[in-house]
Amino acid sequence: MVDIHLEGVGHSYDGGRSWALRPMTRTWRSARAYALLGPSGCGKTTLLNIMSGLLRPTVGRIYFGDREVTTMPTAARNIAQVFQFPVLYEGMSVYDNLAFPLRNRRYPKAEVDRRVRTVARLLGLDDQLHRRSRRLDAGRQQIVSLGRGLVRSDVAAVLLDEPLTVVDPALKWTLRSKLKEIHRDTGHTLVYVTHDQTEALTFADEVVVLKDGAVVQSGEPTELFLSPAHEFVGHFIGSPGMNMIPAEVTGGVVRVGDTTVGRAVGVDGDLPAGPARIGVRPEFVRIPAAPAAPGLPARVTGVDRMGAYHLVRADVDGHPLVAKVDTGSWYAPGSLEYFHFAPDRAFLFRDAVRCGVLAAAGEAERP
Ligand SMILES: Nc1ncnc2c1ncn2[C@@H]1O[C@H](COP(=O)(O)OP(=O)(O)OP(=O)(O)O)[C@@H](O)[C@H]1O
Repeated sequence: MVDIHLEGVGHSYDGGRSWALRPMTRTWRSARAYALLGPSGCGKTTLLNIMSGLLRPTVGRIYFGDREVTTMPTAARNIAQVFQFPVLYEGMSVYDNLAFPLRNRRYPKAEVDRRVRTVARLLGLDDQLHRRSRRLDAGRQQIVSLGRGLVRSDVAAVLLDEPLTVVDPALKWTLRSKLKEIHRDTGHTLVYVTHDQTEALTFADEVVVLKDGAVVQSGEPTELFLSPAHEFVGHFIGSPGMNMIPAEVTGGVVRVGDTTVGRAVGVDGDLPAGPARIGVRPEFVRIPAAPAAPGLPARVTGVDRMGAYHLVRADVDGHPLVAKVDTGSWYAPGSLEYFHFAPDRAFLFRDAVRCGVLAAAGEAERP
């Protein structure tokens, strides 16, 4: 297994008029499980196809370890691929399909048998091994395709493009954890394309979030949740997404309308005066019963009872604010409540990029 390094890699499908993938430099570390997450059209498949060799990038170079592979075809890159839809020899048994990549590489017979049975057991295919693949439903066929992608231990990387799309939703949960188990067992470098945040967050060591052909943030799932570096990450990850409230920074003090909500601590020191947006996840918005400090006044517009929690919806000068609260709480639509943000969990954004943190206001700065 080797690191995969992209040096200034970008792609344009229209002769350079626009970038489907903006030039990027990035290393995908050996034995790590990555999820490439983003909405439809953001460039996920383009990036994956460049790594696999199905697509030659318009600019840049690709290295597998020290070896430059930019112009090498897929077959020369020693990778395994799993696509959205099953790619199988339908006339072969499940066993032979799983064994195919190993026999092709001349693995010893006993090793072929051991690996096929291990992967089959992990994917719940043990009792299907002697069935013809064409007799399986589409979901099971896709699981066999997944098995074929994971069966070899000596690949440079396994690249998966939305592999669970045709699989039954109930089975997806099981497969995601199986995939994690297989990853732990084999230590493959995995790059897993998905537009589904749950899929990405439950499976990956590191999630790479792509928007309009560029990476806006990459990190461990908890980091993306707790510390979004871009407004898009705040919206795209989390349910519901992060609240965004327009504010004004003056002399280091942050105000929403006439209310002082805290101090601005800039990423690079003091934050210059001017407009900013406060981003805070509903999980970090509190509505104290008897607030010690005044808080941000907002009118409750509705309460969604979600079973395990309630979502309190409110309005701040025409902007929505949502708080995720315990089921025991009770708020009446139309009432005025005072909202607080958990310390260090509310961030300031300018041009969609995080520029600071909202810190608690000192006593002297409160109105
Ligand atoms: N063969 C092609 N020719 C021209 N434009 C293309 C081609 N393939 C993709 N594109 C464009 O490049 C951009 C990125 O597409 P890509 O398929 O990589 O995105 P994606 O994130 O994988 O989307 P999806 O989840 O819908 O597959 C899109 O604007 C798409 O329309």
